Amino acid sequence: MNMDSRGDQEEKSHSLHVTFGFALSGIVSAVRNERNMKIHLFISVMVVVLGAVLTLTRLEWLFILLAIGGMLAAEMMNTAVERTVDLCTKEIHPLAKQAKDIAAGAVLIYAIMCVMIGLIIFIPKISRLIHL
Ligand SMILES: Nc1ncnc2c1ncn2[C@@H]1O[C@H](COP(=O)(O)OP(=O)(O)OP(=O)(O)O)[C@@H](O)[C@H]1O
Repeated sequence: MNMDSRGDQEEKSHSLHVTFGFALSGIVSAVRNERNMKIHLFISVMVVVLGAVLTLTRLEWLFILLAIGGMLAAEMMNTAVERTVDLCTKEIHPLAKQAKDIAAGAVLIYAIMCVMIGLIIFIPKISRLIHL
């Protein structure tokens, strides 16, 4: 590595709190610009409220938190793939389609798992409540 390229790297490395700021602005941008993120956030708040009302156990909360955090993160990675593909080409290209569809497929798989986790945790509690 020559001095110039090392210099470039040093210029590009930011302090921890600046990097954290970039990540935060990424979250804000995704929530502001992506309809799906707003939907996921709304559902997440509803699930947390329902969990509090039905007094979930510590283990159940762990699964719910993993589901919510994973879902939001997966949606944001999907958005990042979409943006990157759009930046690379404005043309119709089979690889661009594959990249976007695979990323969307990953979100769908995680969403299905989240629904299953939600059903496994909430259905017994709600049915117990109904049969009281
Ligand atoms: N450059 C491209 N070449 C080929 N197919 C593409 C290209 N861009 C998007 N597509 C395909 O068109 C469809 C719609 O893509 P689009 O980028 O509009 O995302 P979307 O699914 O509508 O998601 P969002 O609403 O979050 O933008 C998808 O099947 C995608 O793979």
